[in-house]
Amino acid sequence: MSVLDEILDGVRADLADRQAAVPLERLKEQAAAVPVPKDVVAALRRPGVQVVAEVKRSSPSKGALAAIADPSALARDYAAGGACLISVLTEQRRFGGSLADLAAVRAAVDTPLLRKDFVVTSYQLWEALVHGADAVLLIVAALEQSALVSLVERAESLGLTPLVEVHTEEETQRAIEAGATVIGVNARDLKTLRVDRDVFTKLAPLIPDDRIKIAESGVRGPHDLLAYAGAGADAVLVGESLVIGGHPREAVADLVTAGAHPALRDRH
Ligand SMILES: O=P(O)(O)OC[C@@H](O)[C@@H](O)c1c[nH]c2ccccc12
Repeated sequence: MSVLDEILDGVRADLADRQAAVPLERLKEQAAAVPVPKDVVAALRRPGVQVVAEVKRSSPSKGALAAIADPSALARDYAAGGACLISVLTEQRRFGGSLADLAAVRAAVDTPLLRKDFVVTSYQLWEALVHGADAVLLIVAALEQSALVSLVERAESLGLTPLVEVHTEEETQRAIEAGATVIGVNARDLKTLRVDRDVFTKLAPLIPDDRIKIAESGVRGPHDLLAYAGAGADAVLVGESLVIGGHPREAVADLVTAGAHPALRDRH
């Protein structure tokens, strides 16, 4: 069984517990009281290469990365550093995240938020909405095409921006066909956990220029942002190097400065 399949098994088990505790009807009632999600596409289309900063405690590949006792303090640092979108991992078993982290970050910053999880059913979209997300990750490798299409449509109908993640040519085609406006190319293969930054270089030309292209994973600093930018990235998504470095605000600001280079403006 691939790592992705193992993660999905755990996600489905945890999801069943939450669905038993909080019926969908309850979530829908709660959703009526939350503000309309922010315009994530507009945030990603600002001039320069944008930085998506991730609240990430651990990962299946590296184990524990950082304790992050206060995710809202980290998110405030990301916002102060200039992140255009903050990704909050909510998967519990392998990434150490939770919906409580998402809600805490929502209460702390005005920056748009991405719920980073393994979404397999629309129940999780309602959860994302209720806990303050503006965008949701949809991983093509985890979904049948019909499920992907209906989750993209459902997310958009709730005002959430789907970030559709791919790792192969075939998945890229599926994301485009599903109508995704925001496509993330993950350099990490979720089946083997290996990182290969050239995957972005290979797949980016297949994505039409009217879509937003995000390079995900493996950004160690401004040098990697510039390499991804050269290959056509509109934004980069960064976790590990921000949480392990000890200076998240400065680390984000350094990336934002690199992405604001005059040669990289007006690329969208
Ligand atoms: O920590 P990194 O190498 O900067 O990567 C961040 C992000 O791309 C990674 O956490 C990620 C990309 N896609 C995912 C899907 C699920 C969980 C996590 C991820």
